[in-house]
Amino acid sequence: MAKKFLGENFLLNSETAEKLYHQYAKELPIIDYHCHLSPQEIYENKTFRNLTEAWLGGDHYKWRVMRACGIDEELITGGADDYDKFLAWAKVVPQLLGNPLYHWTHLELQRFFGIDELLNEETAPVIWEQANAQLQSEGFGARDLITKSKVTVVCTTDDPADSLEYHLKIKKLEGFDTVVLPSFRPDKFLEINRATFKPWLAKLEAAAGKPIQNYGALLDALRERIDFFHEIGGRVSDHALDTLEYEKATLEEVEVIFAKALSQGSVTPEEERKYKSYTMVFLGKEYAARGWAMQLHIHALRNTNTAMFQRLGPDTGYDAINDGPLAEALARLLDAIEQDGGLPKTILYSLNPNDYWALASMMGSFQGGGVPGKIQFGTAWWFNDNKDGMIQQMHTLANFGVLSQFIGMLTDSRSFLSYTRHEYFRRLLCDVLGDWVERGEAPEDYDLLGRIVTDICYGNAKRYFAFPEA
Ligand SMILES: O=C(O)[C@@H](O)[C@H](O)[C@H](O)C(=O)CO
Repeated sequence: MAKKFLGENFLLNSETAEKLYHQYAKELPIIDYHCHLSPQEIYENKTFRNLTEAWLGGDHYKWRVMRACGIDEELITGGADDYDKFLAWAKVVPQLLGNPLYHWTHLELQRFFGIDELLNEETAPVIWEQANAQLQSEGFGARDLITKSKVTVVCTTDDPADSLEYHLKIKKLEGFDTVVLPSFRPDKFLEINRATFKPWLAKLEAAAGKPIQNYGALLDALRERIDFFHEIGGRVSDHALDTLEYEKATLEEVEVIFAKALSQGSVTPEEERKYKSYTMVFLGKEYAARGWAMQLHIHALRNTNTAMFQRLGPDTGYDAINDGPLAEALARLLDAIEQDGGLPKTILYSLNPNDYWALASMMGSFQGGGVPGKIQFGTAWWFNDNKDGMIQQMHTLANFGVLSQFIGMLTDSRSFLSYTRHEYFRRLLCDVLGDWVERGEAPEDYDLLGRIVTDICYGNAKRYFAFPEA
């Protein structure tokens, strides 16, 4: 007899796994320490006009598979009617068996809308009406969806020059208990050879209220913005290191490189490496001084399709996995920060699973400072955010490090309906532990196992980040 699809024991393949999930993981609150939700939409408690806006509005995961199923771009990111876009998605979903979107789509229908039917071309009209009626009703705004999902902390992703206007406004809201905090993402100030560098420097000047005409002034401005983020409760930074290179540099060299970038608009590859390396060491030291965690998202290969990048811009489903070198440059970067004042709490993610063993072994070289799990091997990210990828990441972490110190899952999403990814992760975690018990590879000790589950799903992240309470 086949197991019920998406039943209460979905992904749980032993009695131990079922017990761990239902008795320890299921009801825990969520700390979503990395996502791309809009603070403005949270503040405004945005309501979604329909499932198309809520589901397909910005989710490039869905856009990719729609393209792979031959759906015309007009029905994906184009100007087609909302219902036609939804119907196109409904036609695609039955084709997605094996893709996490098939599970996530039906989990979201179940958990947020109480809809158990499978989504397909035939059920689309009824599901469209039932879900939209709820989206238009009381209790389905952005903040309501966060509250319903028991999310206690949301960390958005923000530029140093951002005013954090909406984070400040959210803090004053009555009756909304979730803490919404900014994450400091200074990528645009590292990418010295990109067209965005100077325009964003101008934005930073405006935010800092002072001119930035030399490298020292840039560092002062970044330090002031880190303090601003900290005052508002920020405790996390985030860096996209699409390639990893490290080149030792002196302050004097980097000052000259920065001046050259301002006067000539570009620098040599070696100069870029020196600028980035020195600036990353500076930032790491500032993060460590404030007890922040530094996230390094490594080896994305972005905007691979030039024509579509020019048409739609970044984060539209045209990225891939990079297979560049990692270990030596990462070790030198982490070592340089450690030697220059101490490495902050650091979370290492790679988009390339081939990097997993190198990352997981690297972790062990920089643990310490009396901080449990100081260096983290980040949860399966982006293309790896699926059943096999999550299990592979947990197995690797267990084999190389200390799984019980893992700070667990995040959504990394732009959709307010994505919190079921935490449930998905929790079920897989409990199944991994349950499998070990069933095989006699772990003791059937529910005090021990239950503590590990609650720590990974919530307690470790709470302790690790020590976010300010609401
Ligand atoms: O943080 C990133 O750079 C990536 O996560 C990127 O934002 C990507 O679009 C994403 O959200 C993957 O889930």
